Amino acid sequence: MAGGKAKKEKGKPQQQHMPYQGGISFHKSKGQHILKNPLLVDSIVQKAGVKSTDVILEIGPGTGNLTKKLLEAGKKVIAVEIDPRMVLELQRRFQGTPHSNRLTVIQGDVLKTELPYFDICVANIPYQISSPLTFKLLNHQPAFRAAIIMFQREFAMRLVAQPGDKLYCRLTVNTQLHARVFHLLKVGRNNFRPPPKVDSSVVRIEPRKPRIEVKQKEWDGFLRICFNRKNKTLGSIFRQKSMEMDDDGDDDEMEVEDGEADGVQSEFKDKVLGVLKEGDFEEKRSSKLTLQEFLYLLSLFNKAGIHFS
Ligand SMILES: C[S@@+](CC[C@H](N)C(=O)[O-])C[C@H]1O[C@@H](n2cnc3c(N)ncnc32)[C@H](O)[C@@H]1O
Repeated sequence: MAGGKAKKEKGKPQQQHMPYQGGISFHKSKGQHILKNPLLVDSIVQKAGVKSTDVILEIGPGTGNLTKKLLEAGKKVIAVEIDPRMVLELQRRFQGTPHSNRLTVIQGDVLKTELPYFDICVANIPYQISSPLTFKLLNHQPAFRAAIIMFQREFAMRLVAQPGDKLYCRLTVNTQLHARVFHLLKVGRNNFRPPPKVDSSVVRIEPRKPRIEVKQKEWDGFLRICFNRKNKTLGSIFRQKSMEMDDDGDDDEMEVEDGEADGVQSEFKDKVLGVLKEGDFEEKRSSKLTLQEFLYLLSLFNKAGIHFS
């Protein structure tokens, strides 16, 4: 039975770092570190603020320790699990219980699965999919109320970082463009079986409503340049970028609008620096810029006919 104690298989030597639960060996390649502390599971569900009317999305339910509590708290759980052995274990665990008709298990890679409607997402995920999964959730429509997710501690701290923090980076700004993010809980590695090499944190991601609309490709190109050297001044970064354009006119990240070709390259640098001066950004550094400042600077560039792709 899933959720039971680890047991050795008779006659077979147990492989190192491969504990068993419900007869299942855990695969590190699939990020299989299951939650073994029931108090922690309770605390996550309680902090998630699940309502009895909620449709809950769980990613990577594993053997179902979190799933069980989510079924008790919400109306319905839709769980996406890549490992067919875990899917079977889940079905076995909940079959014949009062919860069974409120659980839907989708077998597959969550990154390749079209997500159904859900009110709230609660998950202890495999850390290797943290970044693509976060962006998949942030782009999901209609927007859900919140996602409460266990991440590797450092990744979590990047998500919640503020301007001036050491971990403030492109991921921070890209995430906070679409959501407000809060740190909920620090989780030590010994709460998992097998314990991962890193500590973890649970964060709460609340999509912004309404969304802040940007041209995504342009926004990405712009932030890439800004965070190229996040501790240098924007003046120095963009002076360098404009020089690259002067050199070969073939910069694929920063462009002037049509009608401004030959002979304009030399003016381009002045134009870029003019924008930085106008907004008082020349001496500022990306590591300390707020989301609103990034949005404002991009709007000034666009107004001056400068685009990023
Ligand atoms: C960290 S374990 C969490 C297990 C369980 N939720 C718990 O807390 O005890 C991650 C789970 O995600 C599953 N998984 C790994 N990659 C996945 C993917 N791309 N899509 C869906 N599930 C995945 C693993 O098989 C594993 O069951």
